[in-house]
Amino acid sequence: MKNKFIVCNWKMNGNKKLVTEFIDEISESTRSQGQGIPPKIIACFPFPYLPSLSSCANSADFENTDIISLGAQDCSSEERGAFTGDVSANMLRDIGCDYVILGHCERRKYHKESDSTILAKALSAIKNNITPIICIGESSPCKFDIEIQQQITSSIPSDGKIIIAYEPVWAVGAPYEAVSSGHISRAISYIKSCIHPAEDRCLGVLYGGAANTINALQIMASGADGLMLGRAGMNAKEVLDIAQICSSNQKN
Ligand SMILES: O=C(CO)COP(=O)(O)O
Repeated sequence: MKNKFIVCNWKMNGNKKLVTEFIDEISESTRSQGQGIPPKIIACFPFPYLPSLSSCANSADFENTDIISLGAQDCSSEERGAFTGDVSANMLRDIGCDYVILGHCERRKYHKESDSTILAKALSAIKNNITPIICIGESSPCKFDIEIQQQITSSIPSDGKIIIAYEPVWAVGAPYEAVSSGHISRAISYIKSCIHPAEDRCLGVLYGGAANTINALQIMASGADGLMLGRAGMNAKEVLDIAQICSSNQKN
């Protein structure tokens, strides 16, 4: 059975205190948890706070590195050099990052990232042994057929381990009622049929966009292999509740 994932995308939010409290609360609770198949929680803090988790993960009192992993929110496609402000995948690997979110709709919008840029970044991540979490999603529900196919063809590498996050642009930041399980279920099964789910290299197709404790069970029942959380992902209690929902879904 495949691992389920909960990706906490903090975007450009938080501070040192909130990051430390989040890590403490998650590690404390997962340490005292009993049996079950807990999903992997991937904490994607802003760049300056990534070392907080890597230093905890290296310390003796942080025993659950299998449960919580470190992810970044972007990386460069370049290895090194005169690229002011950029961070390379090999730097992320150096501080213990195992995952990187690529092609989030906010990067596509505000940084004008194209599918080919995202593909180049994904190849660099894979080369540096970091699993890219590649975001795809249509700009409006009626554009699914045209835009998703194009994004799959042009931004997803044909080799190497990947996670895909289906994040319809219209659902990101929306009220949770915006999400229809029928739409998610059709989208996830279409994406899985394009990616050849039998291939072990695709670790999962996640869903992101207004997911929270209220709709998590319904979304997981729509065939998602996990959730990518924005607002809900900054609240440790909510993340733990959603983790519980994912593991109960996994048992069924
Ligand atoms: O962008 C998202 C996760 O990457 C989703 O954000 P919200 O969960 O806040 O809608």
